[in-house]
Parts: sequence; C-alpha cells; structure tokens
Amino acid sequence: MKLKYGVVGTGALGGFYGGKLAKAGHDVHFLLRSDFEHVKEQGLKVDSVDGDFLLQPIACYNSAQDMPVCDVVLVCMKTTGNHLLPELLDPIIDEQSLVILVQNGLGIEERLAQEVPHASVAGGIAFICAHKVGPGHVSHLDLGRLILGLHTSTGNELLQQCQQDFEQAGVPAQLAENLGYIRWQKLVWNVPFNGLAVVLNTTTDQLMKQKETRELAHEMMHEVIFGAKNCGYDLDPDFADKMIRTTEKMTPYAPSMKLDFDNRRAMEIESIYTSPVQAARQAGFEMKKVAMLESQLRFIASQMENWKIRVSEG
Ligand SMILES: NC(=O)C1=CN([C@@H]2O[C@H](COP(=O)(O)OP(=O)(O)OC[C@H]3O[C@@H](n4cnc5c(N)ncnc54)[C@H](OP(=O)(O)O)[C@@H]3O)[C@@H](O)[C@H]2O)C=CC1
Ligand SMILES: CC(C)(CO)C(=O)C(=O)O
Repeated sequence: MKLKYGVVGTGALGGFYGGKLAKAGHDVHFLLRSDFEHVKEQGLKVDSVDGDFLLQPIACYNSAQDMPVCDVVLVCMKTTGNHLLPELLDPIIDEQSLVILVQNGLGIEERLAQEVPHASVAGGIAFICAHKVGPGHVSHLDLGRLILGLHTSTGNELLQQCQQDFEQAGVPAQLAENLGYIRWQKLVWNVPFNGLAVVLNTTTDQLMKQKETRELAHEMMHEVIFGAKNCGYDLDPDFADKMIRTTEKMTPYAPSMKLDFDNRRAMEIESIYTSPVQAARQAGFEMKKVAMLESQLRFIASQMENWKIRVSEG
C-alpha cells in the first residue's frame, strides 16, 4: 500500500525527513508557515551530507484545512507549539491515521493521545544534526537515524510500513519495542547539552574542553539515567560514558535549544526538562542538578519575555 504522508512543521527535521520520502517518490504533503510563499515558488532545498536535493514542484500548504487526510502525519515542529496540534491535525487525520511525533522530550505522546483520542500515536526519536539556514532551505550536517516506537495499541501496521518507507528512502530507521526507554535514553544527551549551551552561552566542544563542565554534564547524565530507572526504564549507567566520548569526538555543535535561544524563539523547556523532572519526582527521585538547570532556563525564558523580544511559538 502506498501511504499518504503529511508533514506538520517543515523546518529542519520536517524538511529533511519529509523531503527524503518525497524525493524517493512517496506522496508527501507539507504544512508550512512563514516559508510557504518561498517554498511554493522556489521549492524546498536540502543540503545534505548524504547528497543535496531540491523538491520542486512540492505539495505544500499554508493551512491544514487545504491538506488531504493522511495515513501518517509526521509532526516536526518544536514541542512549544504542541498545544496547537488538535486544531492542526483535525483536518488531516481520521480514525485510521497514525501521528508520529518526531520531536525531543518526554510526555508528548501521552498528551496527544489524550487530546486526540481517535488517532494512533507514535514517537520518532531523531539522531540527526540539521538546521534551517534560510526560507525553505535545510542544512543536514551529520547523522540522520530514526527510531520509531508506538505509544497507542493501534497503528502498528502503519508504523512498520513507515519504517520500511524510510529505509527505502535512504533514512536508517528502526522500530523500538519500548518508546519510553528510547525517549529517556535520548534525554541523557539533550538534558545536559541543550540547557548548558544556553545558560553558559556556548557550544558542545567548549563544554567538553573544560573539566568542570564536562564533569557537570556527566553528572547530569547519571541523574537522567537514575531518573529513568526510577520510572521503570533500566538504562545502562555506562551509557553516560559512551555519550561523553561521542560528544568529545563531535564537531563543535550548537544544540537546537541554543539555536532557539539565539533566534529568540521559545525553548522546549517543558518537554525536555519539566516533564522528566516531574516524572522522576513522582517516582520518588529528585534530579537536583537537572531541576536547577530547568529553573535557570525558566529564568532566561522569562527575561526574554521581559525584554519584549518576540518569542514565537514553534
Ligand atoms: N534540528 C535537529 O538537529 C534536531 C531536532 N530535534 C527535535 O525535532 C523537533 C523539530 O526541530 P527542528 O526541525 O530543529 O525545528 P525547526 O524550528 O527547524 O522547524 C520547526 C518548523 O515548524 C514550523 N511550525 C511551527 N509552528 C507551526 C504551525 N503552527 N504551522 C505550521 N508550521 C509550524 C516552523 O515554521 P516557522 O518557520 O514559521 O517558525 C518551522 O519551520 C524539535 O522537537 C527538536 O528538539 C531532534 C533531533 C535533532
Ligand atoms: C543531539 C541532537 C543534535 C540530535 O541528535 C539533538 O537532539 C538536538 O540538537 O537537539
């Protein structure tokens, strides 16, 4: 069966993953916001370490109302805009549709499944370094692997087909038995590096170079691992060492939260910090250092509002 795909949020990940599917001949419909006119006229450009490509013509829309009902919807906007999902998804899903949240953070599938109970919901964990460099223009610098895991009890067949479509399109994609485990595992990297890069105004290489910050990142990783353990996800404590070694070898990198801060956009504090801190707390474990970083980020976010700088959703 040939699936009809929808992409909600055509930025770095939406442009890359949706673009790869469309380039491979799949039927993909892209929802855009500020870049709509540009993409409609000039197409979507992806500069990728795996090979550049341009999608033109492209099935793009500036309103979900104009989109067809899709079998699978890839949600690729920042989680700061997830409160808009019930409205955005309403015209493009029916009881048979599967919505995959290709986003960072915890608790997002739970919330969507409550708000949109008739859809199947899954998570997509992306191991990729990509960002938008201009209107309708994505730069993919490194990695690209996707792990897909089901949240609801329905949608399994669609998820399997989606995994095969990604593989066929040249995106390494795996299916995970346990979505919660993978979400916590991804947080082991995102929690220290996204937030520290913002509060210390720096990049991963600088955080790794300095002994104090390297140790702090390592300690936070262990907190996340123990947080996960208390929530029933038995992550390997050695995973922290592995992540430190990987980051040491990485080219200097500004995590997506740092790019959001630099561009005065809302930061994904709720899904990357608040949800895991609360989940661990409810399970009886206080992630003290992570909670402190969360407070610092909330302070910075409040200052951004006080500066009367436009903090856009998404
Ligand atoms: N970038 C990366 O390398 C990685 C990102 N992630 C995660 O993936 C998710 C997506 O990140 P990323 O791709 O970087 O984000 P981007 O900011 O590059 O893209 C988000 C896109 O969503 C669009 N959007 C937001 N709200 C709406 C709306 N209401 N209607 C239509 N479009 C909308 C934005 O449009 P507009 O231009 O108008 O704002 C933007 O183009 C995040 O959760 C992030 O943490 C995970 C791994 C790596
Ligand atoms: C760690 C990384 C780069 C993804 O693989 C990421 O999730 C981010 O920048 O937020």
